[in-house]
Amino acid sequence: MRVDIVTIFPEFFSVLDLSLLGKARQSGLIEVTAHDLRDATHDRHRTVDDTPYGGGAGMVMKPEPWGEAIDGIVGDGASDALLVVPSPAGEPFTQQIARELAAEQHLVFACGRYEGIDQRVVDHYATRMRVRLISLGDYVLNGGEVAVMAMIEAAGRLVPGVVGNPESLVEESHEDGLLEYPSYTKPASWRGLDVPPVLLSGNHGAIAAWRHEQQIERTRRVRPELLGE
Ligand SMILES: Nc1cc(-c2ccc3ccn(Cc4ccc(CN5CCCC5)cc4)c3c2)n[nH]1
Repeated sequence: MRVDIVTIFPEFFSVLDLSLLGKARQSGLIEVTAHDLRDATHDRHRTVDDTPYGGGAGMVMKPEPWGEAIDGIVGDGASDALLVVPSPAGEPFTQQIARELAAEQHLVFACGRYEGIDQRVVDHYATRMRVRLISLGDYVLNGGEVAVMAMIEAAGRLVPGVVGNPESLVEESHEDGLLEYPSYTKPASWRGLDVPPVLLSGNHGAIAAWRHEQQIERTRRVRPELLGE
């Protein structure tokens, strides 16, 4: 999988070299490149923003640098890459979308700042490639970088070979539409709190049943809407 990120804070993504994805990058499974949007400007101040037409607070990101930066990545015709634009107005990011992103060969992330990116950038690239506006959640961040980091981590860990034990990807929250069951490890008793006895029973059928019951109970308590309730 090839991942390109366009941002005015490319150094923000150097942390990816350290984390889980660092191994994936070294092994060539995931190739991540962060591009500085200002490299696609040509004025002395490397300007990427301007005042909004129609008035309003803040600044909007100019379309020209984005056009030059994204064309520099996908060329100037149609592209099979998927352009992902984090936005408060996007579709909510979910594990299902993480799975869809993980199946892509080439992801291009456009990290906006200020009050967002001129709408014509999305409108233009929608004529040449698939474009998805994705929201990390119902709150406003200062830009797209944190959202892109989360999406890269959530999708990257689903790329075959990135996570050592693929088993661990199956039994996690949201994989089966339910929240995860509680986990325990040694010691069997800690500060007067004991591990549920079923987990020490060695009865794998009973353990699986107990875990599923815990998932249902927790989901009903914390996220009833996931049960359609
Ligand atoms: N899930 C999630 C994603 C984001 C996100 C993603 C990209 C950008 C780029 C800039 N911003 C800051 C920002 C500030 C104010 C407004 C609201 N203004 C009202 C009128 C015009 C716009 C929008 C956006 C982002 C925020 N936030 N939350």
